[in-house]
Amino acid sequence: MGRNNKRGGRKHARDNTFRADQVQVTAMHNDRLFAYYQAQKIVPSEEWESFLAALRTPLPTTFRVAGTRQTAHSLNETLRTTHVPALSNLLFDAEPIPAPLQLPWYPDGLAWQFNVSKKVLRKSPEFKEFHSFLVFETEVGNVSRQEAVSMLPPLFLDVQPHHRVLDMCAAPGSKTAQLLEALHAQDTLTSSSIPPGLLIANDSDHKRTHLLIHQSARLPSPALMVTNLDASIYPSMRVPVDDSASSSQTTPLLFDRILADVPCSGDGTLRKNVGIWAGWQAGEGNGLHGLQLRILQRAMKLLAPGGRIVYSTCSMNPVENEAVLAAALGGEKDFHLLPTSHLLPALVRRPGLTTWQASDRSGAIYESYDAFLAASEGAKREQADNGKEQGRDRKGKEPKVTLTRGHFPPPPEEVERMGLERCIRIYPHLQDTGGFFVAVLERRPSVATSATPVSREKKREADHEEEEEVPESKKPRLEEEAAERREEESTGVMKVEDPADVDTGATTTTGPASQTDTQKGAKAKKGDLGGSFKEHPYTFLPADDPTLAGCIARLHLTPSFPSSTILVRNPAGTPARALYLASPLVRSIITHNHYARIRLASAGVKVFTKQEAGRGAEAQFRVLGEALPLILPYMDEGTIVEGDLGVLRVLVQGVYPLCTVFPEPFRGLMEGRELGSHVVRFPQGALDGASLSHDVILPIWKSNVSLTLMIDKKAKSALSMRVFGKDITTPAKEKPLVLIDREDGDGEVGEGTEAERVVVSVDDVEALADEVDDVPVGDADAEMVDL
Ligand SMILES: C[S@@+](CC[C@H](N)C(=O)[O-])C[C@H]1O[C@@H](n2cnc3c(N)ncnc32)[C@H](O)[C@@H]1O
Repeated sequence: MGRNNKRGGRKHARDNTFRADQVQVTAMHNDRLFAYYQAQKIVPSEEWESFLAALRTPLPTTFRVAGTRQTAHSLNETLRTTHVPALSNLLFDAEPIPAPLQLPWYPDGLAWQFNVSKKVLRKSPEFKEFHSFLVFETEVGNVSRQEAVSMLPPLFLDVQPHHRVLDMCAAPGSKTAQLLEALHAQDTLTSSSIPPGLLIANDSDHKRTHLLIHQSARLPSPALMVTNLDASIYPSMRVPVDDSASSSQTTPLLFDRILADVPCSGDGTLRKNVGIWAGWQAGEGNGLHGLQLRILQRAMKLLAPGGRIVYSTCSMNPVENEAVLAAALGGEKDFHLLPTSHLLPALVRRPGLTTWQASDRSGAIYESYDAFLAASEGAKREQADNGKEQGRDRKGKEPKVTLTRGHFPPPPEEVERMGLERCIRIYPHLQDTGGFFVAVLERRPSVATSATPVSREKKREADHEEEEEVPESKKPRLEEEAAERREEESTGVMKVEDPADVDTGATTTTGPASQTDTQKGAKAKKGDLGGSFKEHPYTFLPADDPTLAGCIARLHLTPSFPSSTILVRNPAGTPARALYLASPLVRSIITHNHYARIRLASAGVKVFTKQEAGRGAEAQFRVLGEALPLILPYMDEGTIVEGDLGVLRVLVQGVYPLCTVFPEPFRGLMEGRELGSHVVRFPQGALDGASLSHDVILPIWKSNVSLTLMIDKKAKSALSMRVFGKDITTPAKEKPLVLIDREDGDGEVGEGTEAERVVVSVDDVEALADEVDDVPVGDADAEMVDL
């Protein structure tokens, strides 16, 4: 990916963004769009003008206070008591500026709306402090810039820490972040739990997958896996029956919660993506209907009994919404649409459509499939009468049928049985948001009875195991995968079940999935993978690995530290530069499913990294700041050094402050400590205008002469704003560097390089974000990294 392209992408994205403020109202007009949606009666005729007026108005800025629960609440308090009063009664260009408002429907008042354009927010001095607050807190993952409607699907999914969750179309990852927060809801202020559940975030676009990895690194989770697969043919994975990685009895991995936030035409984002106005045509939604349906049907096969799927789009088109649900639910007795009117009661919504029409490429609108067929026949006859070959185009080919029965509503009794009105439609004029669609599907809990010889449950598991009917375009990749599997089986390196052998979906015995096997399997596959999948293997270290033992001893970690789930990522499978922590369930999945077959792009949180130690000292592994909350529950109290706000001020202000400038007793305490990595606790309190609302624990590095705070520049600035009320850090000479996983400038991993996060410039991340902005996927949060 060339740099020039990135720049081109940025320019394009910027143009679109700023046109939203400047475009003429007359340009926001499209007769086809108006005719189509008026025919659908998506809003009552008396609301049409206010609906249009809202579509033509720029979107307000919205954001969500994220992070763990207690951090979120103290940050929300700062917003309410410090920033909102400071932003009240302000004028811009002599116009009053409304203060930020809490979104009334979002739980605990954690989401906010601010009716100020990005330009004003960035340029006006009154907003400087608030803008810096938002930028820094966003960088460290405490604030998420997200469109209001995009926050809905994760709320309706209702994820609990024990759930196994699949986010099928996840990039760039704003909803993934929300799902991760829900999975970690039991984290405390200073320490992170390792949830029993799991989140697999997937996207079929390789570049967007890497953006997803970068975004989700803001809430480091050992329970997160990122895969790069086509969701409509998402493979079946296996897990041990008794949840232990060493068990040889496996069963298909079924999910308790699945989010299918599918690619769509995106006309619900017209307020933001004004480019959609000119090019809108019903054909785009018609074309996406098939893929959307296949993704939803795959989700239904991967769902556990009693589980829940949320299907969502940022499109208002019934062909992409109710028609997909109707086609998926047709003849399906195990699934039903969940009534949702009692959930988020303050959300203003409209019911799903129970009748709709579809339009062909010419713009003609048909009430039913039969009407469409009749019109097509008429057109063919007319062609024949005019001497053209019947039903063939200029090249003599059969014309493609543009509409299918599935694009139209099913018979009224079916519509009633499905309860399509239970879907949720959000329109821009209802509460000043984008347009959106959400449906919540539930799979009935299984009721296997001894009287049933082959229970429905087993039948579904068998279905789950079947390879999907594969579209032509996907076949080459699957053939490569099949070849990979054959090779694994012939070498005996790692036995992966052949779905054809699994006729009941009952438990299957795979080869002994020992750690050594996994390592051998990974090495055997190196350089032998088809397609563009070039990730390094995931190798779990033995508990007595000397490097791991050294990290454990240095921090005096308790025996309960999960050392069996520490992995490394390089071709040799040795602890070269970084150690990653995965959850036990993630370990089980990696051990029982070849990482290349599931195109596993990321798993595990980097917890220890090698640090060169200057003159005369040996390099050693240090704990990473962002991983500290994960390590803390296993740390011996005596290892933690006590600091105070005076010490914190010196650490935040300086880059390499000398040991001699620190106040006592901290200075004396540190003199007694060896060189290298240490962890300091700063207790809640106030001093000289600075205050800490809760304890903070941070990593530092002791060299021969100085002590350095080991957190990145933006995290340091965010901390400074929170504690000292302003950014007292030493300004960097250049743009700050950030960490991104597993990609160098070319999107390739060099031979022999350590598979870990690498440092790239902010420009690179912005350019990556912009490049993916250009992909037409109906993404409500395409600009989420850009405040
Ligand atoms: C609406 S966007 C998802 C937005 C995302 N859920 C979020 O909240 O940030 C749709 C995504 O689907 C991805 N996609 C398109 N076709 C796909 C497929 N067949 N399988 C999986 N992902 C797909 C696109 O790359 C895009 O990132």
